This record gives sequence, C-alpha cells and structure tokens, in this order.
Amino acid sequence: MKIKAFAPGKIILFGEHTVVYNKPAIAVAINRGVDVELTSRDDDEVNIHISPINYSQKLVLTGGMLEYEYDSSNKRISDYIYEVINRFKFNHGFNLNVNINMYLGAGLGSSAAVTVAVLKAIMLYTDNDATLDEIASIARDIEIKIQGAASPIDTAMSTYGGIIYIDENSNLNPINFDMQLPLIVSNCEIAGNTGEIVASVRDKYNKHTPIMESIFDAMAKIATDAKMALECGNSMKLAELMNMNQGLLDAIGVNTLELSEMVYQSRKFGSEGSKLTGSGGGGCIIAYAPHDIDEVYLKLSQLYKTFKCEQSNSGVYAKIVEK
Ligand SMILES: Nc1ncnc2c1ncn2[C@@H]1O[C@H](COP(=O)(O)OP(=O)(O)O)[C@@H](O)[C@H]1O
Ligand SMILES: C[C@@](O)(CCOP(=O)(O)O)CC(=O)O
Repeated sequence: MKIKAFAPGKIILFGEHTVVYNKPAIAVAINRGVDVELTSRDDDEVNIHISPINYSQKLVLTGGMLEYEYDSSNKRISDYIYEVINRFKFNHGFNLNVNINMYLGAGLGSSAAVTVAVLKAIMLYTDNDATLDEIASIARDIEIKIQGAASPIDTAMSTYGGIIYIDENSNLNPINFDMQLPLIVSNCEIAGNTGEIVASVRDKYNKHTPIMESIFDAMAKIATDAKMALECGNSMKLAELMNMNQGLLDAIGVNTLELSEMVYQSRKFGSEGSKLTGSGGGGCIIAYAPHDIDEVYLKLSQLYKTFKCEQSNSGVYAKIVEK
C-alpha cells in the first residue's frame, strides 16, 4: 500500500506578537508545505527519510510499537515524526518519506506541517478515523511536548487550511472571500528565536506600557480593517495595511536590518505591500504584488531564497494511491 499526504504551511498576514496580548490576527495557509509518502512493508522495519535535510534512519518495531527515545535536549524536526509514530501500534513496518517544500525553521510552521501530515498518513495506514479537530488537538499536544509552548495557530492552519481570523477571545474564525492572494515569501536565512523575541516585546511592554498599548491597539485596528479589506476584495487597502503593520512591528523592536532591506527591495521591485511575517528577528518577509507578482518574484529571487505561493483552501489530506 502507498499513501500520500500533504499539510500546508502558513504565514501570518497580520497580528504577530499582538495575538499574544489577545488582539486579533490573520493567518493564511499556503499552498506550500509538507508532502509525505508512506509505503507499507511486509516486515517490521520503519525507514524514515526527510528531504531536504538528507536525514535517514532505519528502526524496527517491537510488538508493533516503536517507542523511539529521541534526544529531547536537541530538538530536531525528526522528533515530531517520532512523537507521532510512538503513539500508534502497527501490524507491519513502513517507509516514510517526508519532503519539506518550504523553509524549515523560518516561521512558516514547518514543524506543525510535518506533524499534521505524518499524523494523517499514519492514521490512514492504521485505519484510524480521526476528525480534523482531533488531528489539530493531537498535533498541538505534540508541539507543546517538544517545544514546551505553542500557539494553536500553526497546527490549526496545517489542519484546516484557508484563512483564519483569530479574534480577541482566541477563537479561530474562517474568513470567506473571493480574491486571490498571490504572495512572495523571501527568507533572510537567519533564524529568529521566537521565545526570545516574544520576551523582548514583553520587556518593552513592561517598560513603556502606555505607548506599547497604543501601538498594539493600532495593530489590532489594522487586523480588523484587513479582514474587511479581504472580504471586500480591496487589494490596495490590504497592501497599505501590510506596510503600516510593518512600521509598527519595527516600532516594537522585532524588525532587523536584513528584514528591512528585503521589505524595501520588494517595494522597489513593485510590491504594493510587504512586511515581516511571524516572530521577526530573522525568518521571512512576505510581499504582496497583485499587479506584477512575476516581476517582483524574479528580482527578489535573484537576491534571496524566495518562493511564490497562494492561499491553500485545503488543509491536511491523505489518500491511498496504490492498494
Ligand atoms: N537542519 C535541520 N535539521 C533538523 N532539524 C532542524 C533543522 N533546522 C531546524 N530544525 C528543527 O526544525 C524545527 C522547526 O520547527 P519550528 O521552529 O516550529 O519551525 P517554523 O519556524 O517553520 O515554524 C525545530 O525543532 C528545529 O530545531
Ligand atoms: C510572535 C508570535 O505571535 C508568532 C510567532 O510566529 P512564528 O512561530 O514565527 O511563525 C508568537 C505566537 O503567536 O505564539
């Protein structure tokens, strides 16, 4: 039997950091993510291969279980896979090929996409009929176990797909709209440390509370206006709001020279809206260029690791491709 599964990655369009303070945010599942191919075996071997990091491991099931002890002090993307496999009992071994078709550890939710895609493939292999809510919940558990803390955004985006407005009460509400959202993602190839950056924003908040509250309120208004701009198909307003959000992310101290250069290069090349995405301090920017995406993409890709994407309306899925 051969199973193929896919789970999308995500970008945060608006509201990174302020979402930690119960302000609204908008996250978008992208049509780039993690592809998994699971092939059944007649013996008890479990072979895991992760592209593009050239990771290969051969293990053996005991009594149908793996119970692989990974090194929890050295968090690797493979840990998420073992954490999924450890939770199931198997009749036979399998080969698992995991292909990460986006950047790893750059704020695009790679660990969530790996966890959700592997979970869905293994559930199909073991005849386990879980709902999407169950998948999102198990994947979040796994993220918390390995990372220590995790917002529900990444695992929700990889599970459900689409575009989600996270409201003041942390409810995840799908946004329905008709427009296309072509985006360019460029990676500065410097890893930001989300925990440290969130802590630095907290320090600034404690030091300058009234100013930071005003900035957060402005960012919250940007996110709610952006939701309306999406619903009305107002692409120019959306772009303008992205640029305003970028300025405020700079004000709270999460922007960097490299990210700023990428943002301004993308605007010089014709992108109408651009901003960092995720925690900042490194990672990626997103550029929105509804009128000339190809030109902006071409020029940015000559300078930086870059891909084009759109929203993924589909979340995780798995199918049997060979009986
Ligand atoms: N080259 C690599 N090889 C193995 N694991 C890696 C590598 N680069 C990053 N990782 C691990 O991948 C995981 C990425 O997870 P996360 O930080 O949630 O990703 P993202 O920033 O995409 O949301 C982290 O546990 C990190 O330690
Ligand atoms: C900064 C923050 O708002 C988003 C972090 O995003 P990412 O993990 O860099 O994709 C933190 C959070 O929401 O947990």
